[in-house]
Amino acid sequence: MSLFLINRYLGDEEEDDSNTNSRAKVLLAALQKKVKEQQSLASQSDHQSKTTQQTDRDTSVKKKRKNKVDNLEEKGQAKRRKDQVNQVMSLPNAEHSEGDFTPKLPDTKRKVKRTEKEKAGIKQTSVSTKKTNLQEAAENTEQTEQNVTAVKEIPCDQAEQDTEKNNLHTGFTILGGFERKIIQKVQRVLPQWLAEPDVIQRNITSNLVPISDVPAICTKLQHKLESNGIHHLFPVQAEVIPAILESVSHGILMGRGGYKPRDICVSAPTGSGKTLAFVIPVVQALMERVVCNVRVLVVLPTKELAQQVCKVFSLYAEGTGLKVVMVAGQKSFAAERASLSEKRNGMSHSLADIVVATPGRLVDHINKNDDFSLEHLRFLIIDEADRMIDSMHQSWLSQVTKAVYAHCSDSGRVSIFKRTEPAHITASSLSPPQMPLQKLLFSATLTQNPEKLQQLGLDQPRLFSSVHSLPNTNSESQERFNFPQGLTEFYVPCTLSKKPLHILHFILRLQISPILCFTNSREAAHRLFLLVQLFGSVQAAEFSSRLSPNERKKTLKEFEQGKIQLLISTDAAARGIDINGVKCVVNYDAPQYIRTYIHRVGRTARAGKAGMAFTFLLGVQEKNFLQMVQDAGSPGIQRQLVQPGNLKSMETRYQQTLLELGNTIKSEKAKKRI
Ligand SMILES: Nc1ncnc2c1ncn2[C@@H]1O[C@H](COP(=O)(O)OP(=O)(O)OP(=O)(O)O)[C@@H](O)[C@H]1O
Repeated sequence: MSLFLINRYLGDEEEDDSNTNSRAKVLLAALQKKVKEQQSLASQSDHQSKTTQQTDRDTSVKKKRKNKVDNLEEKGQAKRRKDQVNQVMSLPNAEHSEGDFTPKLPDTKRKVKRTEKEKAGIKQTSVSTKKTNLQEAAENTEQTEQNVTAVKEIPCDQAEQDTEKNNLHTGFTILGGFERKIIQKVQRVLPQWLAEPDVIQRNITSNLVPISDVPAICTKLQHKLESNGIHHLFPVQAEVIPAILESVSHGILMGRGGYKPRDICVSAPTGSGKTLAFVIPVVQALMERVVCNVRVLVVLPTKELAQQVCKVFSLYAEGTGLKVVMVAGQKSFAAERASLSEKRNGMSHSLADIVVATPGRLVDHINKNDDFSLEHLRFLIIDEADRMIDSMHQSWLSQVTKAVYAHCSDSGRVSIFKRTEPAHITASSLSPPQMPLQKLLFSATLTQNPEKLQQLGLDQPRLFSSVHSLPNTNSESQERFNFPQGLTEFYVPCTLSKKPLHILHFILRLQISPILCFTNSREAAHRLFLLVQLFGSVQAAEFSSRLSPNERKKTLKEFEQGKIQLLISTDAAARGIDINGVKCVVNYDAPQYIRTYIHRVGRTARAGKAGMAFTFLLGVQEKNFLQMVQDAGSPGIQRQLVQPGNLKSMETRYQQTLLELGNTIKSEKAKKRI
């Protein structure tokens, strides 16, 4: 009946246009209703007989409709019908906005549609091909809606059931299925020792521990600490020192209960006092040794860092008889060799208990110095551990391990120092006394990536950390770190050409000094240094691999003494370097990696003091950089705008300096060619 009405409406084309739209709406609504009714009827029919009746009804409807259409075509009304459909399709009302009238459905949608129909057991194909355009549009609307819903809602199980049904119908297995499967996100699950660390308090000043509250430290070292102005231990020291001392409470030859002591990893903010956390217990553990042998090996990434740690060891080993030697390439190989051992009565004797080394020189001594033995090594300390894992391609660790267990296979030797590489504990592995090798790892940005840590071959490790791992983090970029409590972070939006002016403004106008300023390359550091020098009025120096180790040492000393206002450095000074009195760090070039940022800004705000860090950002860098810092757990980075007017008075001199700089660089290049 309703279909008859449709044709009457379509025929009344003489009527004015204003009624056409409303009629079309009514018509569309009626059609949608009809289609819905038909579909719900069809889906409810369980018996074949009902389906047949339905098909018959459909066929008769189809015939009627075809006749009407033919009549209309004869009357030359097809064009007007098309127009009407177009009008309906372009109507901006709610009914139409719900659906997509696109006549060609995407493949997936069409397939799901077919599956739905097959499920309902209705053969509608022939009906749909003979409908009028309007009917098609209406039905498409309805079915597209249903299909979209089906695609959205069809759960994994449902889709699988459908596929199985299809397989039963056809007898074929459909390969490469089109069903949408909900893929579970892979969650990172940390090993327990990483997920549940021993917590170190982050706030230094409010968590100071009196030395007398840590009885594990011997009186001799307590006095030494106090004579060096240290009356309280920082949180990391109060936690880690007793833990290391406990592992040697039965002597250095054996762990507690005869077991190998657990390896220890420490992740605590920059400037939180990690150096003393390993220096004190290690010195105490070796104090009573009788024979001098290399028992402690500290590996660090740079010469300057090795020098610094060597100095602290020497300070606390003084008066104990322990000998500290550095092998970091500061001296010639021969000189280092002579400082490591000597020949007496044709026998080689170690002159070092504690060796502080950089990986390159260390490997040289392992391979080329026959008198250098690590067979008695008890502690392997890896400072800046995450950086050292990155340098693992140098295979320094495997060389160390090989040297430590050099006589494992030497079955003829029965010795209390005989040791085997850590493996599964068995009754036989426990029976001979073993001199253990304990690894101690330290970093402000220790990785939580178990795969990376695995390269270090840790044995039953224990983690001390001021950072709690976040649940549901599954990528390295989402790792969070702790920033020093006294640090205030700023970023300064600026353009490339105005960057040098900004740094001059900081020193000359804002009177901020001393400044430790970082660039991303040694060329950039040199150019900026030349420019500031040519501009005048600022005491500046550069610090990079352009300088010899002795020049670098001298520069650092002068900077610490306050003779240099601006030290322009590459990342050579970014890690571990402890320079007293650095109030401000400037990232002249924004660092690319979060770890670099944390170590750079960590040169200030050390030992619970206050400090500022400024990062110069170009417009294109702002978004990504701020996101990176925020993701890493920064408490907040503030925007610091330098008004162009503040730079104006320096502009003329700056332009002149730029010209001079060009000439200077040219003459430097010419000299190099000669
Ligand atoms: N208990 C303490 N009391 C006072 N000062 C201390 C104490 N412990 C360490 N310091 C001082 O704090 C400063 C930072 O110590 P240290 O260099 O060991 O930090 P760190 O954690 O190794 O830093 P980074 O991660 O940057 O290497 C040093 O100048 C050190 O002398």
